[in-house]
Amino acid sequence: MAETVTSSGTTPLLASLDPLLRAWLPRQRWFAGKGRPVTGFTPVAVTELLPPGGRLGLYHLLLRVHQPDAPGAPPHPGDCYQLLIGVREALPPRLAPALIGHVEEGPLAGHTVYEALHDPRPAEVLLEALRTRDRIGGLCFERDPQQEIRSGLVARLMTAEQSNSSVVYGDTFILKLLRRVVPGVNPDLEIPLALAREGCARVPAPTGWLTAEPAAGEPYVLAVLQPYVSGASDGWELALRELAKGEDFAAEARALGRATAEVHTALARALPTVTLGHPQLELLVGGMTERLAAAVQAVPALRPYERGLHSAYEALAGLAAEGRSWTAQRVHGDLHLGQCLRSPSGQWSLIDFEGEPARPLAERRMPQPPVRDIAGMLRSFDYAARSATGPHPAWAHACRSAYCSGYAEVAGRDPRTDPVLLRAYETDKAVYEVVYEARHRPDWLPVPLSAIRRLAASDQT
Ligand SMILES: Nc1ncnc2c1ncn2[C@@H]1O[C@H](COP(=O)(O)OP(=O)(O)O)[C@@H](O)[C@H]1O
Ligand SMILES: O=P(O)(O)O[C@H]1O[C@H](CO)[C@@H](O[C@H]2O[C@H](CO)[C@@H](O)[C@H](O)[C@H]2O)[C@H](O)[C@H]1O
Repeated sequence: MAETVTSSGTTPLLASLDPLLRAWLPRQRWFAGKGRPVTGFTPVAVTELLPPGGRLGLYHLLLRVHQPDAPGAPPHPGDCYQLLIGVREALPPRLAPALIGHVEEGPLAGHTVYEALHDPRPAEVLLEALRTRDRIGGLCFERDPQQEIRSGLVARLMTAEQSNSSVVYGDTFILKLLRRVVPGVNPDLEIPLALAREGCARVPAPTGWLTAEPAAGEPYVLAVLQPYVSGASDGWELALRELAKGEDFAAEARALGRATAEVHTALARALPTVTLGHPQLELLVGGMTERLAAAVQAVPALRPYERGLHSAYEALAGLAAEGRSWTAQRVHGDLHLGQCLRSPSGQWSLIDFEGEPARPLAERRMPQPPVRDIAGMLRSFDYAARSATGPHPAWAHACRSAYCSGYAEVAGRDPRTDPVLLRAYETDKAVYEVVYEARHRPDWLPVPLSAIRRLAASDQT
């Protein structure tokens, strides 16, 4: 395989793709800079995986995308995105949805470029490189030496709405390509690797991974290959299905509580834990308070509840001032029903340890009270109960209670014995959800807003 790698300046290739990418990128589900025009690109790395002379060319691009700063936001150099660009003389009709455009000039003049992950052959090039632990330019394809990858598995792109892009290989593996990437250790690889070392079977163990090593600075984690849980349903689909049938979900909620506790217990053994005393709790409360203030600015519908919500954080600050402390450890960071997979045999696995993608990597990797994940799941039962066939408060209550009981059976402590911490985290999550829904799915805004009303009304002051 030939290669061309650059770390700065532009290239003739990129100059010719520039106008096409400016139009195509903002339309992608995973593009985080929507609402602001794309004004240009700087290549971080451009790697030729297949030369364009043959029937199919393939480029791997890491591009810094320039956009005007959001109003009031500090100056930002632009996010870095991972793209896989296919090059053909003409696109077969089956690949029409993947079209990026026709190149007018430069080294690819007269060719058609497209999103290569839609095409099995380029996706299979990635799997083959992982299998053989290839090095191409600055790209390092790695495989766990203990695990085999069979050659010849057929690739298909997942069509689910995602923050990243995933390709399934013959129902055996799933490769998640991270789209917006930052240098440094990525929890989506770090945590599953740590859990695999602990022998925790609740998280699929990484089989392979792709990193980029730029000429200077820390490597980027670009993709993770895992065993595919064939025939699995996610917890969100299952919960909605049971709700539609008028069925109870408490037994599954309890099993999910047990699975969460198993993962937390293994993580506490695998990675460092810390004690959160007064200064750390003050910082934690400060962060929650800032997020609430920013959310009220962004979504004025929150304003009537600000005072009541704030009391949840004041109560936590009060306990900190009295000398209460909590243990913090690595957690999932964005746990909800959609991140839980149930295999056909009824085993639950947790996936997607990336954390909340909008938050900085250093923050996502910080030890936190495990209640953070528990609060995420409790919010998720509430979401399911409100977004299906109408509000089902008794269903949500039964699930929330069963989840906490299941957690306590494994972890030896019931999260409900920490009501102040739990309320603060549930409030923080509901505030996050209000902003998320206002940005991405405004029709869903009433769902977290109903929780906001409940959480604000439980003001004890
Ligand atoms: N190991 C797996 N086995 C089966 N399906 C999986 C596996 N990992 C992820 N998925 C499916 O892929 C989807 C996206 O994965 P996820 O890690 O949540 O990506 P994203 O961060 O882009 O949302 C999940 O909702 C799930 O349906
Ligand atoms: O893209 P991610 O899965 O990492 O998470 C983001 O999107 C989620 C929605 O897809 C969002 O979750 C919220 O909606 C879910 C139902 O669709 C619900 O189960 C969750 O409890 C609720 O938070 C998540 O917050 C966001 O980070």
